[in-house]
Amino acid sequence: FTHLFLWCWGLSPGPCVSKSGGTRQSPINIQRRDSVYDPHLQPLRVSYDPASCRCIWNTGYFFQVEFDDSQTALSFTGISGGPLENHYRLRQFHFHWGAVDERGSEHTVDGHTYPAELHLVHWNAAKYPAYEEAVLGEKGLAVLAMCLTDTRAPGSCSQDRRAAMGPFNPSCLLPACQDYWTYSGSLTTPPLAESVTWIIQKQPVEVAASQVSAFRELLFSPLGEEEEFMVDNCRPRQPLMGRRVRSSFR
Ligand SMILES: CCCCNCc1ccc(S(N)(=O)=O)cc1
Ligand SMILES: [Zn+2]
Repeated sequence: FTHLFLWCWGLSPGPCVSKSGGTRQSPINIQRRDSVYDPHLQPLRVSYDPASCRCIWNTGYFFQVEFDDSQTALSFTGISGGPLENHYRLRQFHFHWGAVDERGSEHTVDGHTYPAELHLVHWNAAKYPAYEEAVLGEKGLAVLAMCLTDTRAPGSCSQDRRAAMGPFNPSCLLPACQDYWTYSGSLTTPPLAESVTWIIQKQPVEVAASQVSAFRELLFSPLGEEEEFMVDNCRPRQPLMGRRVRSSFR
């Protein structure tokens, strides 16, 4: 996890700082004045089935809540519309956060950082047979991202600890406002695959300070090893490389 720890500071010698030859890496800074309104962008259609929520686990990079994304999942659990040509199925969501409120989000807006950022990860089930293929394939993933802000208002969990989750509808995490930016990018952790259509909500989500503080009690380290608190699991911003960021709003 030392490598991981260095990764967070973009210092690791590995591929984590910039995927060699990467031309569409994430995250990026969204400069509002440079984003282009695209009237052809559809509204996002988001629908999640709380019964498909399965478990929460500490992956060593962050903790993630996983959903049943198998064919048998009767309901439409995922997103379509927006910039997407297909329906993408929800696989998991997770967060990135800082050691202090001044940093933590991966994307920034006009250079402004937030204490944390939520990523809802969906995969293109119309084009790929399974998530693992979609992660590495063209138009494989769609990540719906939103920044957590105004952290006004909750046991240590070490790497790989897992717990069952009851029904949970991630829609409750979504802001009321539908406006978003979208651009073509990558995963922000290894394998840094350039397979992601990013959809970033314009309106940040307000959470209690106690919630982001609770994140900071999680651990990067496996049970029984020296405790390293899981903080600053946010990748440095990457060069835009000429990419255009489109907005769904004027
Ligand atoms: C095949 C195993 C892939 C596991 N991990 C994928 C992954 C990594 C980062 C993000 S993020 N932070 O760009 O949303 C999403 C999904
Ligand atoms: Zn993420």
